[in-house]
Amino acid sequence: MFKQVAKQVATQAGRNFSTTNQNNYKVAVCGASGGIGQPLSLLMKLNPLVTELSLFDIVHTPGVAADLSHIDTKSTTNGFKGSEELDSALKGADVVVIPAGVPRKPGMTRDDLFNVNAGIIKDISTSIARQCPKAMVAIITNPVNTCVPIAAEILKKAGVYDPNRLFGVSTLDVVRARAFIGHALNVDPQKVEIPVIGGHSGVTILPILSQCKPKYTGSDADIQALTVRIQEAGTEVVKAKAGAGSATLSMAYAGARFAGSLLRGLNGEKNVIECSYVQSNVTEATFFSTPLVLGKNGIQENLGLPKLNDFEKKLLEAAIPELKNNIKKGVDFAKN
Ligand SMILES: NC(=O)c1ccc[n+]([C@@H]2O[C@H](COP(=O)([O-])OP(=O)(O)OC[C@H]3O[C@@H](n4cnc5c(N)ncnc54)[C@H](O)[C@@H]3O)[C@@H](O)[C@H]2O)c1
Ligand SMILES: O=C(O)C[C@H](O)C(=O)O
Repeated sequence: MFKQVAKQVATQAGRNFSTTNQNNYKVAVCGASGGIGQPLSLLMKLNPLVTELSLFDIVHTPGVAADLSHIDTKSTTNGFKGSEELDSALKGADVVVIPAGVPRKPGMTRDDLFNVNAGIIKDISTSIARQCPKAMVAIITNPVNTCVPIAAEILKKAGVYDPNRLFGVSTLDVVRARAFIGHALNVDPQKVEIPVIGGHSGVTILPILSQCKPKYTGSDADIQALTVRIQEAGTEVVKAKAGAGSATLSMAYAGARFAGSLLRGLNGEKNVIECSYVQSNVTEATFFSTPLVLGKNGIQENLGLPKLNDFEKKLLEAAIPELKNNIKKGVDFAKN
């Protein structure tokens, strides 16, 4: 499986280069020893655009780094352990991917993770401001809807905030939608295109099935059921893992795809498009995921809301109040 993914990552990385590509980037993974962090770091080690892989965690990174460093790809791999090594891990990074923090157990909401994870995001963002203020920052840590506004406020306080370079990773929602639709329609999921917009929790996850290519042909009841399945897919995994955490392998795949797209944009590739949760004026929510064109400076263009049908307009209405609360919680935390 990894061979296939490596081939895909390599193919993605190899196409449509502009003549000014740099082709050598430092990627830092914060939370690199975790359930997501380890396979994500493996996939980044396989990405040919990466020349320096920096692995940070509060435990185990020397071992994870030693292990990965024996893989015969060009990047160097270094492990950094404990808060006193965070600055060194981040120094000069081009892309920082953050899966640091606690995951859900059955019965918990993503918002229940706030008390622990908000402080982790605050500390990492503070170090980013010092060590790599121009980096593309991709936050996987939940609650994503709240953690991204926290990071924005911390970067603002440090005077280095660039809204085009801060991203909440909602790629797993797109990956899941493609998987479920591909299998339902009996087409290759890799050929399915579907925008999933909004945020990354429950009713804030908005799969826009009316814009699916190929056309999603289910009945109204099928559309309703598929929408709820995509919105609740994280909980499906949490329940199946029965106390052993949440999605890790599919998230590592999704995180590597998103970080790979950031690198492709940085490297001058054209038409790199991903949905991601970013500062936005597309709706009343000040952070919102829509399809984005990624380039050398992060967001090159926000493609805005896709066309919505009446069902999807109702979903959007239900999402906005929840998103606004999630965002306010993050802003208040960072300000106080
Ligand atoms: N955005 C998404 O779609 C998505 C998908 C899955 C999981 N997640 C979230 O990702 C996070 C990580 O999930 P996981 O399954 O990998 O958890 P995990 O417990 O397996 O790993 C988390 C890692 O973070 C490390 N960590 C804790 N505090 C840290 C700190 N201050 N600095 C650096 N590292 C620190 C831990 O030591 C651990 O290695 C959770 O918050 C989870 O909810 C998000
Ligand atoms: O559901 C979770 O808690 C983890 C993640 O957000 C997911 O969607 O799998």
